Amino acid sequence: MTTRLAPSMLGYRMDGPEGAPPIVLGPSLGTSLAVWDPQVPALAQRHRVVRWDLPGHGISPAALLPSMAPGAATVGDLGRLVLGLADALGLRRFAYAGISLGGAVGTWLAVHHPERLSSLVLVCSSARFGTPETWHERAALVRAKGTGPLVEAATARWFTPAFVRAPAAEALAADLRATDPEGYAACCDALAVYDLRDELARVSVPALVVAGREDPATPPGHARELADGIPGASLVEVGHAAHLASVERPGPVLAALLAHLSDDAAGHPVPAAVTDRPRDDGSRHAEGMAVRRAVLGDDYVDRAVARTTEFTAPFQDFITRYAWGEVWTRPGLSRYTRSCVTMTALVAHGHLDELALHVRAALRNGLTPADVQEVLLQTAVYCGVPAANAAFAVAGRVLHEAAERPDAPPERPGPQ
Ligand SMILES: O=C(O)CC1=CCC(=O)O1
Repeated sequence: MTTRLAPSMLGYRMDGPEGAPPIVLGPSLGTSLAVWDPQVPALAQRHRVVRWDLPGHGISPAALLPSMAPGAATVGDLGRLVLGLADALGLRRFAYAGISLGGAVGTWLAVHHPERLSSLVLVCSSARFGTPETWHERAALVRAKGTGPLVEAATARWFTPAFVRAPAAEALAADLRATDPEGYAACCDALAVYDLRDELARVSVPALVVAGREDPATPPGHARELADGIPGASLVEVGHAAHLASVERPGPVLAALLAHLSDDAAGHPVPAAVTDRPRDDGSRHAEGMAVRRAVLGDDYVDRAVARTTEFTAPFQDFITRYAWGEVWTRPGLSRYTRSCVTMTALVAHGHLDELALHVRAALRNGLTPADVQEVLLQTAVYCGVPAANAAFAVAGRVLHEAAERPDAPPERPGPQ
């Protein structure tokens, strides 16, 4: 649930098991914490995930900043709001990942409060975003006319032309339209005076920098400047992606993020609370059902449950408790990776109905159609060309349907 702890605090949402290592996720200008939706299901398997909304964005009111006067806000103000939220949630030290302005907040935290961060991920961010004049002009425009006039140009910076009309892109455009102009303008003011280029060497936590290769707002050169300036930082460039690379290409960004977090966690074992919880059949079934719903969708699971007969009930219980409650819930692999493995196994055994179901599930788990294509190409090598040929036909149909009707349930409920 998205909520606020007090009138003076940022809106936030928390997912994942209590006691798991915390990660705080920061959004970009003009978006809400929903910008992280594609990555959260996988991250929340082994992290306590806290996402926050910028002032005036999502559910955070604009007036959280110390001053709303034009030109007054700074990225430091935003960083202090994040620390206030972390304190209130009892997070003393946390991993931090931020997109664009959210990344600038992370860089500021790493420079000024290194004791609070365990690692840092900067997605399509920069040590300095353009010139102060352009931000002051944008702030003045928004204060005068609201965010409506920005939407077309913003979405053209956020997404490549191939993605700009996708449902996820339209949803973020709606978030921008709904953003409070005063909050948006204050964030522009903060960006105008933000410049940490000379401070990057002070970042001491393990850092990963991710760039969208076609990002016109913070082109890959900005990412290289961050990665060159931060000692030991890694750099990942994602193709076919603009400024919101984590939305357009959720899979590669998630994979880079998980690899960085697991490197960081080496030597910091996941608490027993997350891996080896003693559980009875009832809690396995309940947790399994929650994951089954998240992966296969409520509509599909509702229909499967409604079709259960006395004859099929023991099998339904078995798969919910065992396949979903025992295995899909394990933190050792992300749901993204589990989807790759599952589709491969289904192709190998020619289970094409189940494959259709799991292609749609794969989209929910953060794979893009391009990722599904790669998995099926790989199966052509290891499962055989005829098996992959049949799989391409099924997956092509499902991906076409998903593009036309993103919320439609899979056609044919099978046993899962
Ligand atoms: O709106 C833009 O131009 C892109 C951007 C800069 C900072 C941010 O968060 O988004």
